[in-house]
Amino acid sequence: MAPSRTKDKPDTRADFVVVANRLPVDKETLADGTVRWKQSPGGLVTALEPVLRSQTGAWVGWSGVPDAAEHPEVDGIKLFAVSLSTQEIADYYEGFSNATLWPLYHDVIVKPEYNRSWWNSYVAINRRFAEAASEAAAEGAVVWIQDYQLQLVPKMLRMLRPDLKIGFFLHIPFPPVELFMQMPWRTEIIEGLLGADLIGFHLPGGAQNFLYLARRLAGQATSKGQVGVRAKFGVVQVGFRTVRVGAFPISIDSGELDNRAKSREIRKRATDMRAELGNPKKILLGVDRLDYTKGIDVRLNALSELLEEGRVNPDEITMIQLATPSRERVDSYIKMRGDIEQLVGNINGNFGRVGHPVVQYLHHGVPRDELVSFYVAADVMLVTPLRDGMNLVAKEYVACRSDLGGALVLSEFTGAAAELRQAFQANPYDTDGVKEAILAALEQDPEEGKRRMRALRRQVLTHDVQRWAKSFLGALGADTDTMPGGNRSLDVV
Ligand SMILES: Nc1nc2c(ncn2[C@@H]2O[C@H](COP(=O)(O)OP(=O)(O)O)[C@@H](O)[C@H]2O)c(=O)[nH]1
Ligand SMILES: O=P(O)(O)OC[C@H]1O[C@H](O[C@H]2O[C@H](CO)[C@@H](O)[C@H](O)[C@H]2O)[C@H](O)[C@@H](O)[C@@H]1O
Repeated sequence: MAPSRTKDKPDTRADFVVVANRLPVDKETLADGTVRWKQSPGGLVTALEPVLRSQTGAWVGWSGVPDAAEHPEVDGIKLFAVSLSTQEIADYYEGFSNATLWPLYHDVIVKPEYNRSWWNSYVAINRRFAEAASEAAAEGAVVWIQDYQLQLVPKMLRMLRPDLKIGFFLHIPFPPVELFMQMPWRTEIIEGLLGADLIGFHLPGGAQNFLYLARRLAGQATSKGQVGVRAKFGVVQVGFRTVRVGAFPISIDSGELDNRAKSREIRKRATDMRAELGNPKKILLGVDRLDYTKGIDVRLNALSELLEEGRVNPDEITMIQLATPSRERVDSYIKMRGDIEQLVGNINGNFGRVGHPVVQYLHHGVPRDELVSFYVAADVMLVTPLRDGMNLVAKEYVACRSDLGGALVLSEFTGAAAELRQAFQANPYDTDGVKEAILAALEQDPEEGKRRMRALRRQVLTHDVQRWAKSFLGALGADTDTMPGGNRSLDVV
C-alpha cells in the first residue's frame, strides 16, 4: 500500500463501498510539520486492504487523528474521510466503542462502563458514517459495513438508501445473552444490525447468540437450526425483509505472505536477527496490539514460572514481544501497559544477564518485512488471548513457515483455534496448561513439528482472505466474478 497525496473528496460514486471506523491509513504529522500516511493498526485493515484493492471501490472511514478532513489516495482506492473532533474521539471511539462495547464483547475481562453521553455520541457518529456511505455509494451499490463501532449504520443507511445491498461483518466476538443483556441500549443495537441484508460473524457461536437476541429483544421470527461455516445461514424475518446471518472466519492474504517470507532478503534478515540475539537455542515470539484481551501477561507469567522452576534455561532462550501501542488514552489500557512492563522488568531482573535480557520488549510497531523476518526466525509463536475474534497473527506465522519449522502455541479462546487444530492449544486461564503447551512446543520432535505445520499451512493457504470476502459477498448477492483466488494452490513441502 502506497499512500501518496491528499486530494478533494472523490467525485464519482462507487459500486462497492467498505465502511469501517478506520481508513486503511492513519495520518501522522512529523515534528517538522510534514504529513505522512502510514498503515492503520489491527487485523481489520490487514484483511480488507487486499480485498478492496482487487475491486474498484471506495472506503469510508476516520484517519485516526482529530479534525482531519483530507482524502488521501491509496493505490487507486477512493477514500472518503469522516472527520471526528477531539471530544467525539473521546466519547464515541475511546468511550463507547472501546470502554463499553469492547470489554462487554470480550467476556467483560475489564468492567464495561455505561455512560449516556458516550451513547449519544455513538448514535451521532454512526449517523455521520451512514451519511458518508450514502454519499459514496452509487445507485444499487453493495455497501459492506465493518465492526462494533458502526452497529447502528445498517439501519440508518437503509432508511437513507433503500436501493443499496447492505452487509455487516463483526470482527470481534458476539457475546452470549447473559452478558449482552447488561447493555442499556441493547434493543437499539440489535435493531441497528437488522438493517443489513446479511450479518456475518467469525464463528457459528456468535451467529447463534445474535439469532437468540433478535428473537428475544426485537421480537422477530428467526430460524432455530444450527448455523454452519460459510453455509446453513440463519434467518431473521423483519417485516417483509429477510435478513440472513452467517459465520465467515476471516483470514489473511496467505499466498502473498507465503511468497514474501520465502524471499532471499527475508531469509537472510531472519538469520541475521538470530545472530544479533546471540544465536539462542530457541526464540519465542509474541506480536500483538497492547491490549488486555491479548493475554500478554498470560504468556509472561507462564514463562516466568518455567524459569523459576528451572524447566527452561534462561541462557538458552530469548523471548521477543512486539507490542503495538493501542487506545492509549483509555484507562484500562494505561493500567495494563504498566502491568506488562513490570512483568517484563521482573523476568529480566530475575533471570537476565548483562547483554542478555530474557525478554526483549518493543512498544512500537515494526515495518512489515521486519515482522515477517521475526515470524521466520521464531521457533515458538505465543498467541495467548483471553478472548479474540480471530487473531490474524496466528495465521500469518503459519503462512510464513514454508520451511515447516516452528511451533504455534494458541489460546482456545481465539477464533483461529477453530481452524488451527494442530497448534499447541491451551486454556489461557489455566497457567499450568499454558506452561505445558510452551514446553511441548519448545521440545517438539522435528518430524512431528513438520507434520503439524504442514496441516496448519494446508488450512491457512486454502482459506485465505479472498475466499473470506468472496464467501461473504457471494452470500450477500454481490458480483464476485472479478475477485481473484479463493482457493490458492497448495505450496507445502
Ligand atoms: N507491520 C506491522 N504489523 C503489525 C505489527 N504488530 C501487529 N501487526 C499486524 O496487526 C494485525 C493484528 O491483527 P490481529 O491479530 O487479528 O489482532 P487485532 O490487532 O486485534 O486486529 C496483524 O495483521 C499483524 O501483522 C507490527 O509491529 N508491524
Ligand atoms: O482501530 P483500533 O482501535 O486501533 O484497533 C485495531 C483493530 O482491532 C480489532 O481487530 C479485530 O479484527 C481482526 C480481523 O477480523 C480480528 O482478527 C481480531 O480478533 C479483532 O480484534 C477491531 O475489531 C478493529 O475494528 C480495529 O480496527
